[in-house]
Amino acid sequence: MEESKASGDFQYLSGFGNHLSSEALVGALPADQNSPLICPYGLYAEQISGTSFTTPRSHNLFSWFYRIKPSVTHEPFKARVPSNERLLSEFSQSNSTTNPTQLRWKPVEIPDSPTDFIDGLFTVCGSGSSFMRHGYAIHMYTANKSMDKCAFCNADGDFLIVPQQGKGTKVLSVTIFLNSSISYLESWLNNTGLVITTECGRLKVSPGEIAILPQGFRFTVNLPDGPSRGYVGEIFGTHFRLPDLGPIGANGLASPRDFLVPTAWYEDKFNPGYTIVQKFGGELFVAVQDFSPFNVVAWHGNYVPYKYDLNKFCPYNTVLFDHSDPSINTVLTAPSDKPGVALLDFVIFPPRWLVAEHTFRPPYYHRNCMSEFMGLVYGGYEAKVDGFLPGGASLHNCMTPHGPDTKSYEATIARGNNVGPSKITETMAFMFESCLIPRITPWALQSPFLDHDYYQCWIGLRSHFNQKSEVPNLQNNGE
Ligand SMILES: O=C(O)Cc1cc(O)ccc1O
Ligand SMILES: [Fe+2]
Repeated sequence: MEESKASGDFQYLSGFGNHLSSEALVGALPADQNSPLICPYGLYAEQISGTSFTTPRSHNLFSWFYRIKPSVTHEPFKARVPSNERLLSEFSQSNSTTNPTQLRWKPVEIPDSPTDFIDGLFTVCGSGSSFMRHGYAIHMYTANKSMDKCAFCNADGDFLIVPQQGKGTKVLSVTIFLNSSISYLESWLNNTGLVITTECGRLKVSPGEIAILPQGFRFTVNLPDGPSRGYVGEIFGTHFRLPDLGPIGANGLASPRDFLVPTAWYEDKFNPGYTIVQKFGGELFVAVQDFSPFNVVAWHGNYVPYKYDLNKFCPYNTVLFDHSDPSINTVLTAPSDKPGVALLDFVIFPPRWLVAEHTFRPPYYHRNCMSEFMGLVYGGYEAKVDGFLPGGASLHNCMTPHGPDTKSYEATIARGNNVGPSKITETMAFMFESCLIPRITPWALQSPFLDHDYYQCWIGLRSHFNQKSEVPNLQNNGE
């Protein structure tokens, strides 16, 4: 048997939450029903449910696969040896610690020893439980090798992957068909992104883009252009949505049409010894089968992997004075049961104009009942002159004070009031923000990349209080 369809290019369907269909062979999708007695081309029909069968229609997620052999055709699951001891999906006193201190990590170095996405993944912090279907985990990964003869399947939750290292060049051609559907054809030059093969097809994901791999999808991560590092937000028991826009109106922030879903792609490969690596309760299990799981010739549904280019984001902000709360730049949100309270928001700080008058423009000093994990894909971050590096991370836990470092504060005050519009360019920072308080893993706290001097960046903030003058002269510190 041989590969029936292989292509260097990546073709996508577009639209967040759409019910989509795709076939790699014409006529492979049954026309009038989901479960015909005999499917076209002799394929097996298989459903994947991302929500309970009875979830209200507005949030019900499911897809139908038409595949060469069904997923069930494998030997029993066994514990994987070696396991990955640095993964958690349930956080308790026995496996992680609580810590209100401001934490910051330098970029983790990519190891020399061969490490694929599964072995290079490690949990930094999280809260709740995949078993109880409520909670989240923040992981990071470093990898220097493609996954080989194995596919990953996360039974615990959805992954939002933020690749960080390297930056590619994209050539995009868009075809608009007469029926007004749109096809995107992407080619890539010199980039160091990920190629993620999923049961729905293949995604090319470069730094500056994100990919969402919903719970239960089988996928491989390949590194065609070299080592990779990145961040992963994982949510248990719910799925990401676009945020409501409230008074902003119908448009703005992430546009639904910019979310790209792969098109059907399959390989008909006899592949003895192929393993499915299943993350289940934070532990890894393997099941052996003799074929590639990427054998879906056609599919339809709204439970799909997708990607999004963060540079397509249309940021909103103040146009006169004061600093908006970061929720204004929410790309995706995973809801909790309380309206307006996120289990996990994914927020970005993209390039944008700053125009506010008589305003301290960087983020304000604050304490938040929500917890904030931040990462930096490239460039610098407006609240930290140094120390917060691309590939690094920070955690400001529930009610832990934080804000601009001394150098950012003093530089902002020194610039004074006559700054005019200024543009923040060439940067992409992000935040995972949660209502649940994260516990931190021992390996993240004992990491050689933990910045023990982080607190020093605020220690130099001086008092400018001058009770004799309403408007102190900050340059002279009133002393
Ligand atoms: O802490 C941070 O840097 C993130 C953040 C940014 C901002 O502009 C306002 C509030 C906030 O928590
Ligand atoms: Fe903050």
